[in-house]
Amino acid sequence: MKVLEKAPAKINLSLDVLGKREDGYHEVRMVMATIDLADRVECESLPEDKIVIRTTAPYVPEDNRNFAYQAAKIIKERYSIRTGVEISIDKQIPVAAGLAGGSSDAAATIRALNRLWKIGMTYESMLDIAKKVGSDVAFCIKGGTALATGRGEKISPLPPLPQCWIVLVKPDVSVSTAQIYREWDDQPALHPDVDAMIAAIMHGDFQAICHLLGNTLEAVTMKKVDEIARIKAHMRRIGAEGILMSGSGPTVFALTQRETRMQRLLNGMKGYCPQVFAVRLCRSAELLSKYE
Ligand SMILES: C[C@](O)(CO)[C@H](O)COP(=O)(O)OP(=O)(O)OC[C@H]1O[C@@H](n2ccc(N)nc2=O)[C@H](O)[C@@H]1O
Ligand SMILES: Nc1ncnc2c1ncn2[C@@H]1O[C@H](COP(=O)(O)OP(=O)(O)OP(=O)(O)O)[C@@H](O)[C@H]1O
Repeated sequence: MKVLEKAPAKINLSLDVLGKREDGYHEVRMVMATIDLADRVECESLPEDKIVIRTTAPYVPEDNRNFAYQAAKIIKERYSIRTGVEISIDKQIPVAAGLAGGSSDAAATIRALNRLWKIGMTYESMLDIAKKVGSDVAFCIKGGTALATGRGEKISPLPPLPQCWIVLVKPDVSVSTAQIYREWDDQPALHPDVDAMIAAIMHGDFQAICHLLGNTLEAVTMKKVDEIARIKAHMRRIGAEGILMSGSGPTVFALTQRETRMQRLLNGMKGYCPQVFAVRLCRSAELLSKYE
């Protein structure tokens, strides 16, 4: 038997870090949204008791370092599953890009194995497994728009954003999330107004959402990756309502509600950077409707 799940990427509309915790992680407050740029995760039963990972991307590990493997292992142990699974990941989300590709694959694996092995997990049980794999995995279980707090694993849903286009530009470099958080500790930080962003989302005020976009990690990554400032400036020249780096970067996104502007951004940025995408938002119910 085979089960297929979509694993969509996220962007951070507002990302604040409140400080470093005793466990080494950072306390965050961030508003996240799921976008329609997605990997596809297929789980197929194996009679033997093993977990096999296959991916289409050259630099993604196919062993126990893969977040999908880690999620499957926890589920097998917790629910005493004695058969195996082959997990095939069709990667469309750029890797190490600030878009939570690996985290979303892990979340999709949790949803898929719940169906494949007919476990009947609650949303809370899924969250409990998710946070053992990584901080962003919990948000990716349901997706949509949400406030994430703690180290990112405490999720409070928010209303959907007004529909818009998201143009993503991924510079040809990768950054380490751990290193960006470490360097954040050593430099003065700007703090975006997360509460004002939440209010703008509550009011469905697209212009205010664009105006309030902010990410305290952006300045840290910009110091290491010169291209981010160049991409932002170029996008600003072409025209976008709001522009920001996602997560720990280096992907930059621009929001616009106008299709002509989206086309202009897409065409203008394509000659500038190898990886450019224009996508829509993705609603949470599309991911977890089977459990609600
Ligand atoms: C930057 C974001 O992508 C924003 O959504 C997330 O905060 C990162 O989430 P993630 O990639 O799932 O992070 P994890 O895999 O849990 O942690 C990777 C590393 O990032 C650092 N880390 C992560 C999350 C957090 N709240 N504080 C941290 O300091 C830790 O050094 C950790 O070892
Ligand atoms: N299924 C997976 N897909 C992609 N990378 C994975 C996967 N499993 C493990 N990894 C490892 O995780 C690292 C980070 O990949 P990922 O694409 O999730 O980063 P990211 O988009 O920056 O994540 P985040 O926004 O959550 O910080 C990769 O370099 C890779 O070694």
